[in-house]
Amino acid sequence: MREKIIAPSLLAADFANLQRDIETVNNSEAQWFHIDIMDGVFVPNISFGMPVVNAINKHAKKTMDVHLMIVDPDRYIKEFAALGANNLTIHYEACTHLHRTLQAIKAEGMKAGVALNPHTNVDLLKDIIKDIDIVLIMSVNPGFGGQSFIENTYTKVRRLKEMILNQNAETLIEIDGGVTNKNAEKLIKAGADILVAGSYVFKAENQLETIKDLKNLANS
Ligand SMILES: O=C(CO)[C@H](O)[C@H](O)COP(=O)(O)O
Repeated sequence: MREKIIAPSLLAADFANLQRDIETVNNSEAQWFHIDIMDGVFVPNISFGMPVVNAINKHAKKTMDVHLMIVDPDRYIKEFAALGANNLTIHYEACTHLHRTLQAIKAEGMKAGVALNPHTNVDLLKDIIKDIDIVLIMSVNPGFGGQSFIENTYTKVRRLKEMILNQNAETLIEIDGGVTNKNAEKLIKAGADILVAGSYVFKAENQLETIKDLKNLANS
């Protein structure tokens, strides 16, 4: 079985000590850094922009998994590639020509991800699933860390996994929002491959142990 991935979300890091928190992830058993970009338009919050991603790139020694919660993401594909993004995930709800956007991301050498808001039906991806490297299912409403996990997520993950298997696609399923040790195993059983965890990791007293335990749960 493919190893399940833990992706700590830097949104919950201490920005005054960002390098320290990046080193924690470097030294942990997590495989990816999850990096949330919010524009205050697609979501009602602004996180951080290019200079911060550039700074992260200087210290991060693992895959940079960038999640764009912005309108018209095509404008910034080349820029995020130049800033070191390995995966670039855009929102289904923010794209008029999803297929074209995915091609543009891949043309820059990045894995192409599509994120779905909690209200967006996974079946909408049926005709394009083979072109998607990662589907990110939002298990909270995008925009803020520290929210409660939406229980309907399990049903969405199961339906998406079924679609992927039916079409022999290679697509990975990523879950973002409210992930903790309470829901990790059930999410993996439903079909998840990647767990993003922000508050659960960075608000923990022992971050290295918390990441290790989450990874063990995901791979048990
Ligand atoms: O995309 C996000 C918010 O839009 C965050 O990555 C997500 O909420 C993770 O944070 P937490 O684990 O604290 O819920």
